[in-house]
Amino acid sequence: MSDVLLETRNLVIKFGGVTAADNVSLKIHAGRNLAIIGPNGAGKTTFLNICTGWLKPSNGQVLFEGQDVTPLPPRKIVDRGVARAFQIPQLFTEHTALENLLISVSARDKLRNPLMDMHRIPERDEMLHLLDMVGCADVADTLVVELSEGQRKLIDIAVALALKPRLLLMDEPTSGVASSEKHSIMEILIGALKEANVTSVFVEHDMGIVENYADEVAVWNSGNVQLRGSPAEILEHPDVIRDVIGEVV
Ligand SMILES: Nc1ncnc2c1ncn2[C@@H]1O[C@H](COP(=O)(O)OP(=O)(O)OP(=O)(O)O)[C@@H](O)[C@H]1O
Repeated sequence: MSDVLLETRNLVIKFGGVTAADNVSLKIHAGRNLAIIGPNGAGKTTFLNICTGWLKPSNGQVLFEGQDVTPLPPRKIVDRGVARAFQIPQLFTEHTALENLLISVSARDKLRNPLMDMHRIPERDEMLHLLDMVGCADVADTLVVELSEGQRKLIDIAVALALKPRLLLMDEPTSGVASSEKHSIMEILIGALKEANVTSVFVEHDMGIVENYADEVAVWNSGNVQLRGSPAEILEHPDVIRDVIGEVV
């Protein structure tokens, strides 16, 4: 059986004179965490937006587990098993961490009024387990507004995992987090994904994170994949040092 989870074929999208996706064909393999790096404006976020249905390409296809999901709305793509986490966590800040997960699971299970009687929701134990997986069990009943940025990032990941995805696409999972905390957050995050058997793709500007947590790296440039390889190969490549690393140091 093929281990290709998601495949794009010849994706094209233009914004006025800018070609943000220029014939992008890429295979994402199950069980391997893929980092996407590249200079500002290279089209990394555009790629995530197309794969999750937020942008529709003018040409090309997105196949998830062999099925064409290109025309589907984002909600239906989530139902198929593709979740997304954003640079800024998309949480209900006036609700607790646990409530945020319950809201997510209620959307998954199409419950009508998740906040009316949360203690009866059978998935409550599952949600507490997810919070435990991301090291946030102790703040289950804390309002999100009172949490640190790092905790919010982890809860955002737990919210995505509550949707039971097989693939999670993340835009800069550690941005906005203090440098001293970045590695511990990635450590927890990658551990949780492994436990939940979820493959990840993450856009990242921090090469230390890429080196330590990616199994593979794809380098974006001018709307397309310029190079792909192991972190060691890619981070030592002269084009990457010139075009990407030179830009972020
Ligand atoms: N909705 C849009 N409307 C117009 N132009 C857009 C839109 N989205 C992206 N672009 C343009 O497409 C190009 C690629 O943008 P994108 O955000 O995908 O790049 P990126 O590689 O994620 O950049 P960064 O690292 O700065 O986040 C940029 O020139 C951007 O200005």
